[in-house]
Amino acid sequence: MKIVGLTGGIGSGKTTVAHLFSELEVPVFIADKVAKSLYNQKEVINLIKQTFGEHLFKENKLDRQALASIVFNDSVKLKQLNEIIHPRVHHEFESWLKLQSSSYVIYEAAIIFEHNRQDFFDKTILVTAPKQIKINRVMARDGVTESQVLQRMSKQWPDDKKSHLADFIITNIDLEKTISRVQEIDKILKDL
Ligand SMILES: CC(C)(COP(=O)(O)OP(=O)(O)OC[C@H]1O[C@@H](n2cnc3c(N)ncnc32)[C@H](O)[C@@H]1O)[C@@H](O)C(=O)NCCC(=O)NCCS
Ligand SMILES: Nc1ncnc2c1ncn2[C@@H]1O[C@H](COP(=O)(O)OP(=O)(O)OP(=O)(O)O)[C@@H](O)[C@H]1O
Repeated sequence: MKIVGLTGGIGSGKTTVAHLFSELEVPVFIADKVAKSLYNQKEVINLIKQTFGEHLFKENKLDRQALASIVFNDSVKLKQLNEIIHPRVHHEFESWLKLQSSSYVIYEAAIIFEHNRQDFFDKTILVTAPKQIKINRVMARDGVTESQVLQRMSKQWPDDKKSHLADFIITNIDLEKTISRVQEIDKILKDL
């Protein structure tokens, strides 16, 4: 079974694209979503409390905004959080993968090239969109300010640094064109 990495910067539309693949019956693993579920595990809660402070949890529920404002303002803290979360996400992926039986699966994550993880995948897909479109999408979706989006973007590589590393690029502006491109890539991947 082939493992295809699907990535893109904040607001590029990678989750939207991941859903288009799942509509084509491709199993999709969304790393962001799995990362979120880890914050319910006792061991992770304790590690986050020890590393970033007890105040981040109210009745064992994570204040995501508070954690975001710590880690996206401080690269060392972001690295600490990544070190807690990423190996556990990977472990969940390995368990999930064993249950799949399709010709290929999609692993969707914001950070693949930044952490030099491309060799883990048989193929990679990069979703791109112009910077201002990405900013506007995230501001509209999450009700955050432009500077909050820019801060998160600064922790990710710009598209031009990632594009030459990807096997496929999806320029996600017009949704109809994105749908056609997903169908085209799916056909290629199924024939590999
Ligand atoms: C800090 C947290 C709690 C903030 O939660 P919030 O709901 O605001 O954001 P969410 O998880 O939905 O992420 C939204 C986007 O932020 C960006 N982002 C998230 N984590 C990271 C990271 N570690 N590095 C760079 N960008 C990131 C991505 O573009 C992502 O798609 C959360 O982002 C988190 O747990 N991050 C660490 C885990 C992680 O790396 N997840 C991403 C893939 S495993
Ligand atoms: N082609 C498109 N046309 C219009 N809106 C779009 C398009 N693609 C995505 N969007 C919208 O833009 C927002 C961001 O898309 P999505 O959540 O898929 O991006 P993402 O790359 O997964 O973002 P994040 O890194 O923040 O998780 C969503 O509200 C989505 O509905």
